[in-house]
Formats: sequence, C-alpha cells, structure tokens
Amino acid sequence: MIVEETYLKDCYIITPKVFNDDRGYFLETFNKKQFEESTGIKTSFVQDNQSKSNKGVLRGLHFQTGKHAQAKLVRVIKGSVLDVCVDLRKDSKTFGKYFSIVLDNIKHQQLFVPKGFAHGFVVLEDNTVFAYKCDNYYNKEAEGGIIYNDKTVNVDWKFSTDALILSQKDKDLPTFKSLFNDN
Ligand SMILES: Cc1cn([C@H]2C[C@H](O)[C@@H](COP(=O)(O)OP(=O)(O)O[C@H]3O[C@@H](C)C(=O)[C@@H](O)[C@H]3O)O2)c(=O)[nH]c1=O
Repeated sequence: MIVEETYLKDCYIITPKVFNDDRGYFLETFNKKQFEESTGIKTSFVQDNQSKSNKGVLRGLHFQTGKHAQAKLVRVIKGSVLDVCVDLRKDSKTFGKYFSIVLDNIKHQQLFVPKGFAHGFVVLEDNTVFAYKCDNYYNKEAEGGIIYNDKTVNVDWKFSTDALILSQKDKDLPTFKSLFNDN
C-alpha cells in the first residue's frame, strides 16, 4: 500500500495494492501496522459505518465536537464519490482549507480524515456504497457541521449535479463564519 500525506497535515491518501486474477480481486482494506508505520499516527478504530446513496446525494460537512471528535478512514465499496474534508483545527496552518479526492471502486483509494476535520461527500453514481472506520463512537449530542456550500470554505463540488439531495439536517447546517468568527 502507498501512503501519501496531502497538503493538509495528518490527512493521508492510502492506495492499496490490488491483486487481480481470474476470480476477481483481493485487497487489504486496513493494515494497522502498515498504516501506523507509514503515518506515525496510532489508530484505534471502534466503529465501522456503511451508507448507500444515489447520484446527487450530498452528505456533510460533518464532525463531532470535543471528546467525541472522530478520525475516519473512508472508502468506496461500490460506485464513486467526490470526498471532501476541511481542516477545522484553529492552530493549523491550513485552518479553513479543504482537500478533495475522487474515491471509487476502481482504484480503491482511501482517505484518512484526522480528528478536527469536517467531512462530506457528493455521490457520482447511483447505488454507491460508502464505508468508513471511526476511532470514536457516534454521539448524537456532539454532532456538528458546516453547510456544504459555505462561502468561506468554498468547496468546489466539481462533479455535482444541479439536483443535489441533502437531508433536512444538512440543509440547516451553519456557516463556517458563524462557528469560528469571534467578532
Ligand atoms: C453517523 C451515524 C448515524 N446514525 C444514525 C442517525 C440517523 O438516524 C441515521 C442517519 O444519520 P446521518 O443522517 O447523520 O447520516 P450521514 O449523513 O450519512 O452521516 C455521516 O456523514 C458522513 C459525511 C460522515 O462523515 C459521517 O461521520 C456521518 O456524519 O443514522 C447512527 O446510528 N450512527 C452513526 O454513527
């Protein structure tokens, strides 16, 4: 597996070695030793999640607050998404900046989204199945988020269609400025 740090510190792209043969393919979706040796980050994932969505669904941008913050290792099992994460660490050089990558079931790349980031994705194909490991449990009271089309973060959802499908909760998310502007 190849592990590359993005321009956002602690945020990594993981490209697995895929073994193709007459039967299909095989790949390791997580290898704790290799992950920790390559990144220097100790992981202790405690929850695995999976969601299915059709083209045009946008989930995000989500995070959990305080002691419930989650690091996530995200991937696509079937279909494709544009995956986005935003650095919300106030002491970071890249505070407010985002990284995006297409994740699909061809390259099987994964993104490691560290604690202190918001995360979301827009779905590019019907019946896309998205899966991720989290290093902290879901906590409804600690849920937070930023509206996907926030003017300050200004994510280019480049492959998205006009007819985005969002949950009501995601349509009601606040702006970056309302969360972080002390003025
Ligand atoms: C995230 C989550 C949701 N749920 C429940 C709550 C709710 O009734 C239902 C659907 O939840 P949501 O609408 O929040 O699902 P979704 O919009 O898919 O939320 C996810 O979005 C992506 C972008 C992330 O990064 C994840 O961390 C998570 O926030 O599932 C759990 O039971 N456990 C969980 O870990």
